[in-house]
Amino acid sequence: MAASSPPSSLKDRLKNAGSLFRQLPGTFRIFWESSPRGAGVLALLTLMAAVLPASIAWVGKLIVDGVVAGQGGGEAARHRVLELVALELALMLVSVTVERGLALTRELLRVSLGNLLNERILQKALTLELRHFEDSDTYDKMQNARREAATRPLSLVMEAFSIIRNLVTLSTYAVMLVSLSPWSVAVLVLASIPAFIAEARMAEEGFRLHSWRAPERRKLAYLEWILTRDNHVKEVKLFGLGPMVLDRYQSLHWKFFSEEKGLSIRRMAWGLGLGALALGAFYGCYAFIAGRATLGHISVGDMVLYLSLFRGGQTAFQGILTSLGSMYEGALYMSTLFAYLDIPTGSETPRVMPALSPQRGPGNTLELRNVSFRYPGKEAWALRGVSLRLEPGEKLALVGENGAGKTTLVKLLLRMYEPTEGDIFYGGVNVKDMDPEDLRSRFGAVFQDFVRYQFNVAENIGLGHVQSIADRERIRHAAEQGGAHGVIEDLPQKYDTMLGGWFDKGFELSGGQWQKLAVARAFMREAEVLILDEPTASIDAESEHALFERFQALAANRITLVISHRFSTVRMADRIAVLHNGQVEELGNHSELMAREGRYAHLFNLQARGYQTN
Ligand SMILES: Nc1ncnc2c1ncn2[C@@H]1O[C@H](COP(=O)(O)OP(=O)(O)OP(=O)(O)O)[C@@H](O)[C@H]1O
Repeated sequence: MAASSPPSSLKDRLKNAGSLFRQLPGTFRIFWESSPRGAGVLALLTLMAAVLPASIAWVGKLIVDGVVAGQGGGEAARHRVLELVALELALMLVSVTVERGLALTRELLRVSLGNLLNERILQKALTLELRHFEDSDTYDKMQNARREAATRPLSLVMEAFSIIRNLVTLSTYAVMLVSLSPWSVAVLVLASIPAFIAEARMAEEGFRLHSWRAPERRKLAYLEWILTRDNHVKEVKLFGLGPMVLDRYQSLHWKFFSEEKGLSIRRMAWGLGLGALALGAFYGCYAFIAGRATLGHISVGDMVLYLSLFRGGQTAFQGILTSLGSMYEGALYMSTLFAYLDIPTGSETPRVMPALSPQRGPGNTLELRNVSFRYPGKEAWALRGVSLRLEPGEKLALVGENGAGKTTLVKLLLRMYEPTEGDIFYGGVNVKDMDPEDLRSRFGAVFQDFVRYQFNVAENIGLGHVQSIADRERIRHAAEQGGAHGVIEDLPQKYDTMLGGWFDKGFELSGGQWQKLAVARAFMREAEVLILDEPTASIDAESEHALFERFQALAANRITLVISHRFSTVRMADRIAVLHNGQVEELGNHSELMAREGRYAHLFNLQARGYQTN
């Protein structure tokens, strides 16, 4: 939720109120879709709950009038009063049942609405592109939408129902009150206006406090995360970060507390003042009505009725005000949710229909033509004028210092981002004319930050080709190709060993062992292009050598793109591209580049010298 500046003018306030009502149709549509029957039951019960109080009050009046009129009047009068008492009991029973029914319906709807929304949020997440995840604003929208999906939308709907209920109740009261004392209706309304304004102001202030705080709340959650995550604990202990992080956490907490305290105190003061006003109004009318009853202008039953209506009216009015405040927050949440669900996607859709699809199998070339790229909202170019052509079966190594643009190039190849300028061709087809799923199905990749799935070994590998996740033969074959089979054979339940520490009985692997599984995963599919973004970073030297020998043999007819900082690996490639500041500075095989005595030769010699002196 973006922090907004405080609405200064009445116009701004009205605009804000307008945005509240704009969220209602969409919210009610989703609510209806989540459970049409539940919504119908809720509407019916709400209506019943709305008219019951007036009926009960009316019967109460009849009882009192019956008692007063019937005093000393014999059996018949007693019977009539007893019948009325029985009627009130019946109405009370209905009322209690309706209230219970409402609570139950609310609970069931909470679950169905929460499930539906979470599903929509996740479905939307599937259509989002990497750029959305790497954009903090969009990411915030998603996290905010997720966080309160189970509570906010329902509370918005419930508050709307509660307002309708209180309005109906109030109208029934008003009809009865008007016949008793028309001006008391005016008093009731007038005495509530200041409360209405104050409540709206407080709700708005409360919300602004929350929305301003969104970034700080995130910071708070992050600090909490540092202190409680397994993969942080080593550094936290080593650097003794605990007290410092805790200190920041506490100071943020205190800041929140003091702001909230201010708001709560103001709310209390207003509440006290307005409560006194409401009480004054009530007793003013009480005095007047009691006077009239004493003078015999109205019956005692009328007086009782009047008092319960006036008091009930005040409560209903208060209920409406409170509901409006909560609705305001709910509506603001919904506006975030709708903004998230409306994030435009589909920039990956192929430009032509039907999408073009180069022939399957090895034999396609991969070409970048004058590709430049900068990240959304960034000034600097991450890649500038890159032209590269990889022939079928070619092994290309990408080298360059940190931030040179190597990983960015991979992201473009996989169509996680579109080039800002230039084009990428696969098998002679511009990748913009291909279905992204078709394109990606031709790539196998091991990323620098590959995922350690908290699943069993077989699944960890099988995920590389989800259609074959149960195909043990294929999984075993991929494990052998990726050099993971040996590791797996030593595990307690071999391919069925549960991995990771998140769930019961998970077996923790070493970094290198995890990486071998990631490599095996890449071998699950018959990839035409293999991308290895620093695949050997945590693999030991012997395994690395074996892995690359296997690559030479297994990936003979596939294009392979290796990103590595290890020149012992890099030199095995057919060609090496040296990236510098997003540009290809040198291109050639190992001996050509060594002969050039440029950046590659310099970096190679630097590393080689390091090994020799060691
Ligand atoms: N998501 C992003 N948003 C904005 N800028 C980014 C993003 N990812 C990378 N960059 C910037 O793009 C440039 C290239 O980054 P890239 O990750 O491609 O480098 P790299 O060569 O893979 O580096 P390394 O060897 O450290 O992995 C860097 O200047 C980096 O700051």
